[in-house]
Amino acid sequence: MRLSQHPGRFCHGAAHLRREQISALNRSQIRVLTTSNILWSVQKTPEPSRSTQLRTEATTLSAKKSDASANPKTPVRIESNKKKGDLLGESIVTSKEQRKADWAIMKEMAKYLWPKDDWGTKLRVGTALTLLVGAKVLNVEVPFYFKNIVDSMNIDFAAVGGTAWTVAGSMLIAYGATRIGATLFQELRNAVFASVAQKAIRKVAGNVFDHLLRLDLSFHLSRQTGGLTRAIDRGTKGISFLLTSMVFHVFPTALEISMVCGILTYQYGFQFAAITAATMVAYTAFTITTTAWRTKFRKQANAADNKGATVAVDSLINYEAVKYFNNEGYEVARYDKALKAYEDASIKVTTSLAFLNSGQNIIFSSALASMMYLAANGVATGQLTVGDLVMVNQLVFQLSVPLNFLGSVYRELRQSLLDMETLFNLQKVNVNVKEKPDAKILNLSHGGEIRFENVTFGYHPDRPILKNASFTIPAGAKFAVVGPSGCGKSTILRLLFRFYDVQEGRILIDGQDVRDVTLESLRKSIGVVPQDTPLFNDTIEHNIRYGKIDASNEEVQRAAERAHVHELIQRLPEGYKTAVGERGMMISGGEKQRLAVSRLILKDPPLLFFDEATSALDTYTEQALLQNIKSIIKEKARTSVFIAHRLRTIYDSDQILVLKDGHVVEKGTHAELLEQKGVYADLWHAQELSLAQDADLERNLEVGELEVPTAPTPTDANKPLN
Ligand SMILES: Nc1ncnc2c1ncn2[C@@H]1O[C@H](COP(=O)(O)OP(=O)(O)OP(=O)(O)O)[C@@H](O)[C@H]1O
Ligand SMILES: N[C@@H](CCC(=O)N[C@@H](CS)C(=O)NCC(=O)O)C(=O)O
Repeated sequence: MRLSQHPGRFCHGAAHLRREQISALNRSQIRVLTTSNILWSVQKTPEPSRSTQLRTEATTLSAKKSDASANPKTPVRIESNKKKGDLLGESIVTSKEQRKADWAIMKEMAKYLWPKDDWGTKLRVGTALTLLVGAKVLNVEVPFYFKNIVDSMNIDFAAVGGTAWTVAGSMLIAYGATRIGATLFQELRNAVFASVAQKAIRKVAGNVFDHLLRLDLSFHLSRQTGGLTRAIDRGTKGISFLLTSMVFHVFPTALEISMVCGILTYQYGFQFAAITAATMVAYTAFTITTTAWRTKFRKQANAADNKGATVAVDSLINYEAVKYFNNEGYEVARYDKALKAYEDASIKVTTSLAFLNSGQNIIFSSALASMMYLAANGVATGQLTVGDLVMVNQLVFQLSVPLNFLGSVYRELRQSLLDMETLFNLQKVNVNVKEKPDAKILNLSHGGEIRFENVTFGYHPDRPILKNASFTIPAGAKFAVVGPSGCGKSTILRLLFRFYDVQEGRILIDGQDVRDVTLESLRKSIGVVPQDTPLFNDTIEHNIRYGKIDASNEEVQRAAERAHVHELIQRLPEGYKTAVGERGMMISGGEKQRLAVSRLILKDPPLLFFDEATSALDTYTEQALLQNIKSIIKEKARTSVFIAHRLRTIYDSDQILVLKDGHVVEKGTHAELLEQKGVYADLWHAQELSLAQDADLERNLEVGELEVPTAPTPTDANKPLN
C-alpha cells in the first residue's frame, strides 16, 4: 500500500542509468540520451587545454575505471581496489571483508543519525522513531477492528433488529480513524526525518569536497574530475537511500513482522507465529539469493545500454568520417550488436523477475493458506470466530506489501553501500604534502630571497626532473628561467608552491625551509600567472576578483587597467558581466592571460611567478603588458621569476638561469651568457635568426618576390598515400 504508492522511492534505476551514460560519454556534451528513444543533441568539445591533456594522459587506469563505473551497478572503488588488482572496478573481496566494510559504513552513518552534541537531530530521530512505532502499532490494530466488525455483524439482523451503525458504529469509526492515524503518523515521520537525512548528506558531501580541495595536485592530476563528482553524487544518493530505506522500509517491516508474530502467539497460539516466522525466513532467503543471482543480468543490460549509447554517439559525432568511408552499414551493425546484447540481457531480467515474483508469491500464499486452514479449523471447532479468520488473514496479508519490494530494496541497499564506500574512501586518501604541527608563518623580512639547495625531484622516482639543482633568486630581483621544453621550468614553481615536496635538498625563502612554514602563509606570498589560466565559468568580473574576494569594483577595474584589458572588456556588450564560458573557452588566449595578470595584481603577493604569461599575446600587447608588469615589480621591489621561451621577453632580467636535462647549466646576465657562448647564446642566436628570416619572408611576400606553391599535379594526386 505505502510502497506501491511511492514506487519511485526504491525504483530509481532508470534515472541512475541515464546519468551514468551521460557521464560515460564525457568526450562530448550530450544533452539528451537514451538508447531506446534516440534524441541526441551532441556538441563537440573544443580542443582540450594542456592541463586537460596532461590529466587525460595520466589517467589511463582511472579512465578505465570510470568506464567501468559507467555501469551504474558496477562498484567504483577509489584507492582500495587498485591494491586488490581490479582494473574494472569489480573488486575481488571476500564476503567477510565486504561485510566488515558494510558495517564500518553503517557505523559511520550512525554518527550522523545520532551526532554527539546535536540535540536537535537526536530529538528528530527520536520523534521519527516514535512516529514509526506509533504508525505500526496503529497499522496492526486495523485487523482487530476488522475482526470486531465482522464478529458483531454475525447476528440475525432480521430477528434482533438494529442497523450496522448501532451494532458496529464505534468499531467502524475506530477502523477508519486507525487507518487515517497510521497514514498520518507515517507521513509525519517522513517529514520529521527529511531534515536528518538531508543534513547528513550535506555534511558528508561538504566534508568530502573540503577534503578533495585539500588533496595534493598529484591526486587531482591522476583522477578524472567527472569521476570524482560522480562518486560524490552517487555516494550522497546512497546515503539518502540507506537512511530512508532503513527508516522507512527495513525497520518498520521488521517491527511489523515481530508485532504480527507476537499478536498471533498471544491470540491464537504458537503454531500461527511459527508459520509466520518460518515463512519470513524462507521468503527473505529466497529473495536475497534470487536477487543476488539476477543482479548480473541487470548489470549486463546496463553495460549493453551504455555500449549502444557510446556507439551511436560516436557514429553521430563522426558523421563525416562515416560518410567519407561509406560505413553506414558497419555502424548500424555495431549499434545492432549492442542492441542485441541489451535485448538478451533484458529478457533475462524480465524472466528472472517473473521467477522471483512467482517464488515469493508461492512462499507467501502457501503460508497464508496454511494459516487460513488453521483458523478455519478453529472456527469449525468453535475455538475461533469468523472475525478471527479475517483478522489472521489481514494481519499477515498486510506484510505482503513491504515484502514485495524486499528484493529491490536489498539490491539498492547493496549498491548504496558500495557507492558510499567509494565516497568514504575518498575521505581516507592521504595528503602527501603536509604541514608540520609546529609550522610557522612565513616571514619575508629579507625581501623574498628564494634559494634552491641541491634539489633533486621527479614526479616518478625513476625519472628525475631536477637533478641536484642549486641556485639563488636574490630578493627583489627580476629573474628568468629558460631552457628547452620539458626541462623542469614550471616544476620549480610547483615545488616552491609546495604542490610537491623535493626528494632531496631543500628550498628556502628568506632562510626558511618551505616545509617548515604554514601552507597558507607560503601560498599567500606567491602569485602565479600560469601557462594555462584556470578560469571559472562565470563573469569576467568574478574571475578577476578571484585574486581578492573582497575587492571593490574600483579595485577590480584598476587591476584590469594595469593588465591592459580594461578597454577591451568595456568594448564587450556586457562589459565586466560577460561570461567567459567553461574553462574560459569564450575568450581568447591572450585575454585569458591578461585576466590572470589582473588577478595577480589584485592578490598583490610579494613573490611573483610568470610562467610564459604573455605567450599568447601579439608582440605589441606583450610589450605593453610587460612594461606594466615591470613597473609593478619595480614599484614594490618584488622578487619575480619569469619562465619564458621567447628570450626577447626576458633578456633584460637581473639574472638568467639556463636549465637543461634537470641541471643548471648556465647562469648570469644576458651579456654574460652571450659571452659564454653556451646553450643560452645558441638559443638566442637561433631565435634572432628565425626572427630575421620571418621578417625577410614578410617583406618578400609584400613585394611579391616569393613563388606561391603550386597545386599538386594530377599525377601526384593519383599516387598512393604510402
Ligand atoms: N604531474 C606530472 N606527473 C608526471 N610528469 C610530469 C608532471 N608534470 C610535469 N611532468 C613532466 O616533467 C617534465 C618537466 O615538466 P615542466 O612542466 O616543469 O616542464 P617545462 O620546462 O616547464 O616545460 P614547458 O617549457 O614545455 O612548459 C616534463 O617532461 C613533464 O612531462
Ligand atoms: N518482488 C520483486 C520485484 C519488486 C519490483 O517490482 N521492483 C521494481 C523496482 S522498485 C522493479 O521494477 N523491479 C525490476 C527488477 O527488479 O528487475 C522484489 O522483491 O524485488
